[in-house]
Amino acid sequence: MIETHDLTKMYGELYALNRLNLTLNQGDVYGFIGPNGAGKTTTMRILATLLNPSWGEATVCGYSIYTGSKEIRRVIGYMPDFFGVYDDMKVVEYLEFFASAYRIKGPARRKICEEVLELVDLTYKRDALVTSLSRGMTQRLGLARTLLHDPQVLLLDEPASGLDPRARIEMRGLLKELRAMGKTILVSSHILPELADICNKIGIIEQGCLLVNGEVTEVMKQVRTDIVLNINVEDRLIDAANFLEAQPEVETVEDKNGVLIVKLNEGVVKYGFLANRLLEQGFELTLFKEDEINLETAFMHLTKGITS
Ligand SMILES: Nc1ncnc2c1ncn2[C@@H]1O[C@H](COP(=O)(O)OP(=O)(O)OP(=O)(O)O)[C@@H](O)[C@H]1O
Repeated sequence: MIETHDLTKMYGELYALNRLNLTLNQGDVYGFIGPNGAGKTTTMRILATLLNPSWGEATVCGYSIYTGSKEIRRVIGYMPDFFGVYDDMKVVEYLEFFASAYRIKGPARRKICEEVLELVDLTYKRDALVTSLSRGMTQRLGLARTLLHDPQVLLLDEPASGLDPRARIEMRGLLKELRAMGKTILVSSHILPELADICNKIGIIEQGCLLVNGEVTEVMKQVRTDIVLNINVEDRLIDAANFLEAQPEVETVEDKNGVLIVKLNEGVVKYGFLANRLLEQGFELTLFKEDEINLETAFMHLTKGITS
């Protein structure tokens, strides 16, 4: 669906993108992760045929970015990191305006606009002015706009940026829905844990170079030094701590304000079995989750936090 070979973009002496090789197959949800200035937007803009590379090749659905820009634009939905909305336009009018740009006419246009509004959960705002929407709603409207012509491939540039935690969760839910619809999605973010559970592939880019690329589980193994879990149980916290400490896969257990911080041995990458063992022992789990800060720290370490 998307293939790039040695894709490179230079601005003067600066490599905004340096020999990027990516492959996305049909139905892949690829998390494109990197700090500010890493080259994510540059990649998306090249794939959307809005920017020419300095050299290298890229194809989308088999069409070359050099010779097939018309065809590519028909099969992709591109959501830029920043996009404008028009003043004095209602939500539904905004979508109808873009639907007509895609030459969708008559009752079909009305129908598709209502359908995408429903999908992004904005039906109740259909008659509101676009300028009155919150940041989260505006992002969802932007996503709705990219879906009007039912594209097979979505290029989503930081769809969750600037959103509050609740809106981020809603955006993730929406991406999961699109994944279930079989869309092939390239989605960027500068936060690794945010995308880890909705993508099947991940690439980490910095200063135009792809540092890590592959299946999520493989990438997670590479970026993670060790796994730390946050566990809590109803009553019997000390018993649970003792039980966990006795498990061969566990390195340390620490009680931090009533939450057990459980560090696993190096090389242990799966941990669901610990929850099963606790349940088997009759413990009632109230919290069982991986420490995301740990993952974030590992990511920062990997990318060194450099921005170009
Ligand atoms: N038109 C331009 N002229 C010169 N340099 C540019 C231009 N566009 C981008 N760059 C540079 O190319 C590099 C990659 O930028 P890009 O916007 O692709 O990064 P990004 O990963 O999308 O970052 P962000 O998360 O901040 O959007 C940066 O160093 C940026 O300053």
